[in-house]
This record gives sequence, C-alpha cells and structure tokens, in this order.
Amino acid sequence: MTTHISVPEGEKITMQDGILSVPNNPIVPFVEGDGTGPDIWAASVRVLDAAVSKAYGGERKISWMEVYAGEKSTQVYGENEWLPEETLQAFRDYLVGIKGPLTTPVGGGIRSINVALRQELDLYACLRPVQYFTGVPSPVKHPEQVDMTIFRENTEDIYAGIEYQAGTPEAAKMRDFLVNEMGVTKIRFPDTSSFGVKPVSKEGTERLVRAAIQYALDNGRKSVTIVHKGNIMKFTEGSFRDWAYDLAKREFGGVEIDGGPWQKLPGGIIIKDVIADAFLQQIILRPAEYDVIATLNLNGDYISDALAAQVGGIGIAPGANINYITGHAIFEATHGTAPKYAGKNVINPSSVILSGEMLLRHLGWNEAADLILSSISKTIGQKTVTYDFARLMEGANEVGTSDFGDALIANM
Ligand SMILES: NC(=O)C1=CN([C@@H]2O[C@H](COP(=O)(O)OP(=O)(O)OC[C@H]3O[C@@H](n4cnc5c(N)ncnc54)[C@H](OP(=O)(O)O)[C@@H]3O)[C@@H](O)[C@H]2O)C=CC1
Ligand SMILES: O=C(O)CCC(=O)C(=O)O
Ligand SMILES: [Mg+2]
Repeated sequence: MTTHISVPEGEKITMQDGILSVPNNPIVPFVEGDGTGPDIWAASVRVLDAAVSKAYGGERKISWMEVYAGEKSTQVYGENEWLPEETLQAFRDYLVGIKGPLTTPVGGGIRSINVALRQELDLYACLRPVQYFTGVPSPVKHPEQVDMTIFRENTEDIYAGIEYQAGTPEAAKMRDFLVNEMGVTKIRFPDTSSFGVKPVSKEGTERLVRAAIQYALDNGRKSVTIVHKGNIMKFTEGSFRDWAYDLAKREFGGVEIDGGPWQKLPGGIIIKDVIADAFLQQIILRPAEYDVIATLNLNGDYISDALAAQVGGIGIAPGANINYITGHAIFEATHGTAPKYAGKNVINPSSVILSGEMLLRHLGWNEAADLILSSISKTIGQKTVTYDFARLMEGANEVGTSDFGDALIANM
C-alpha cells in the first residue's frame, strides 16, 4: 500500500521498564476527525502548541503527524478504507496519539472506528475525568461538588460487536442453539429477535479495576465506586463487581467494613459499589459522595455524557484510551462529531483541548498542561465562551471556535 503518512522531523516516544521516555520533539500522530473535527482540531492544535512554547520557550515542541481514519481516510485511501492498517501501525509505533470524533451510523453500515481503534490497540481503560470550571453554566445547584474520574472498561461488554440481526441465518442459528441446546425458554419473540452477546471477563475486569485503584492511590483520591447492574446481569455485571472486590482485597490489602462488601484499603481509600440506575440519580443528588468510578463499557458510555452535563456539557469533557501495560494511549473527547455544526466555526473545542492537556500531563509536561487549565479557567471567568455556554449564561461574550482558541492563547 502507498503510504499517505508524511513523517515529520522528530523522535518517537518509547516505553522502557514501564516508564515513558519522552524526547523534546516527540512525533505524535493525530486524526482530525469527522463533522466538527476539523474546526475543533484547527483551534486545539494552536492552543496546545502555544502552551508548550510558552512553558518551555522553544526547548520542547510536538511534531504532529497526521494519520487518517473515518471519512477523510476514505478520501485519501479510497472507498471503504475507514481505518487503514498504516494508521493503526502509526499509533502502535508512536505509542501516544490524539484523535477527533469519528462518525458511526446507527443500525447498518460500518461498525464504530472509535471502538475498533480501542480494541485493535487493546486500550482497555477509557479514562474520563469530570471536573468543574468556575463560571461554567450548569443545570445542577452544586456543580463544584462534581469531581469524578471515570474508568470505563473499553474492550469488552456488548461493545465487542457480537450481534446477529433478526431475519438472518446467523440469528436463526443463534436462536436454535439457545432454544435447542441451552434449553432457553425465555426469548419472548424468538423468530423476530436480533441477538447480542455480552462478554465480560475476569482478566478484563481486573486490569481495569487495577488501573482505577492505582489511579486513586497515586492521586490521593477518597474512594473507588464499582458501578454495575449486577442484580439483573448476574454473571456479567455481577461478576464484574465480585472480581473487583476480590482484586481490591488480594492486590491492594482491602479489608471489609462491617462484614462487607465495602472495603477500606490501608491508606484509607474506600472501595464500594452501587447499582447503575441508582448511581445515575445519586450523582445528581449527592455528587460529593463519588470520586473514582470503575465500570463496564456501556454503563461508562452513558455515565460519561450524564456527568459531563452536570459540569456544563460534553463541549468540555475530555478523555483518554489507555493500555497501562504497553503504554499505548489515544486521547479523545467524550463527544461525537456534532455534524449539524460542521464547518461553522461555532463548536466548543474545549473537550479536545482538555484531552490534549491530559496528553501533555501523560508526557510529564505538566507546566504546559497547567497553562491550559489556568487559561481555560480565566477565559471562562471572563465569560468569553462558545455558543453552548453562551446560551446558558447572562452577559456572555459569545465567540466562535477559532476566536475561543485565540482567547485561550492570549490568557496563557
Ligand atoms: N469517540 C467518538 O468519536 C464518538 C463518536 N460519536 C459519533 O458522533 C456522531 C454524532 O453523535 P451524536 O449522538 O449526535 O453525539 P454528539 O456528541 O456528536 O453531539 C450531540 C450534541 O452534543 C453537543 N455537543 C457535542 N459536541 C460538542 C462540542 N464540542 N461543543 C458543544 N456542544 C457539543 C451538541 O448539542 P446541542 O445540539 O445542544 O448544541 C450536539 O448536538 C455519531 O455518528 C456517533 O456515533 C459519538 C460519541 C463519541
Ligand atoms: O464510536 C462511537 O460512534 C460512539 C462512541 C461513544 O459514544 C463513546 O465512546 O463515548
Ligand atoms: Mg459516548
């Protein structure tokens, strides 16, 4: 295959003995993204570069390397090339990357490229911090009490994509297997049912929960809450809970409180669990009681958007997909392509900018990351915001995507 990736001057980030080795001019692959992706990336890259330049005075600089996925990839590589092998290889080789949102059609058509990237690179932890910036409009009374970090299992659950569509021979085969060989009698309408399979493993659960507890320890957090629907899905979500508690006890010295199942770790961190539906109302009513969250793939998807809304919406919700063992990481916003705003230069770029802030911190470039956080706080404090915040604020100075980027740079 002809290469469409042009490699800039710079060096690779590597991982040695579990520790990232970051040169002063690392090559970092990026995918611009579909829909509003190009608007957002154009503003984000300027802000990230400005923060690095300001923090290190030219001593450090990221060499951005464009790689392709999604609609742009089909233009560059040809029809049906949604996720070229050389894009995957670039993310494998260069270890740390960033991406904009990519479109996934509902129902038929391609399966999610976002999910495929996570699965191909085995980026098992989807890390989504949810924090409040003073001045951001919020629908809840005390958004400042929301300070949670979601660890969403990123490779299993119904996102594995094992589904059979009603009316196909595969669905009929699945129905026959369940009815004839497994003795299942509870499929209400067997002949018109689609089927989905939900794999949840001990290994997959343990590596995710291990990362969540380690994060809580490293960052001085108060608790880790296992969120599940184990009362109904006993052997998938219920096992996730049980395996999580077992791991906390076995690897982190957790001791049961009042006969369990809640535990306390030697440093004082509480390991607890809550059923997913109850959790969704408690994060609105009693957000201060939750801190680090460890959950399964689908729950994590829903919880991410719900929590983001409490601190102003998904315009300001960053994230990362990480394999803590290999060091591979792809940073990306929680939101999607928001197609109705594509090309209009109005969308809020903060989620990708804050994903970039996480990337910089991941590289150990904390001074640049801090500049981004302080300039976002200052700019929002001045009420200079994009449409999503402006429509909920009194006296806002509404600006477009690129002007918001400029305001952030000016405030560094
Ligand atoms: N990781 C990824 O790449 C993801 C991709 N997707 C894909 O994106 C596509 C569109 O999905 P959809 O369900 O519409 O969800 P989106 O997240 O794209 O958009 C839903 C709504 O959220 C608000 N929003 C989203 N991004 C921003 C932003 N940067 N600034 C301000 N507001 C924002 C807008 O609200 P309002 O209308 O109120 O202004 C928008 O209409 C689908 O194909 C989906 O599969 C979805 C999620 C993640
Ligand atoms: O891949 C997609 O299209 C949606 C993914 C998503 O919603 C998420 O990861 O939060
Ligand atoms: Mg989502």
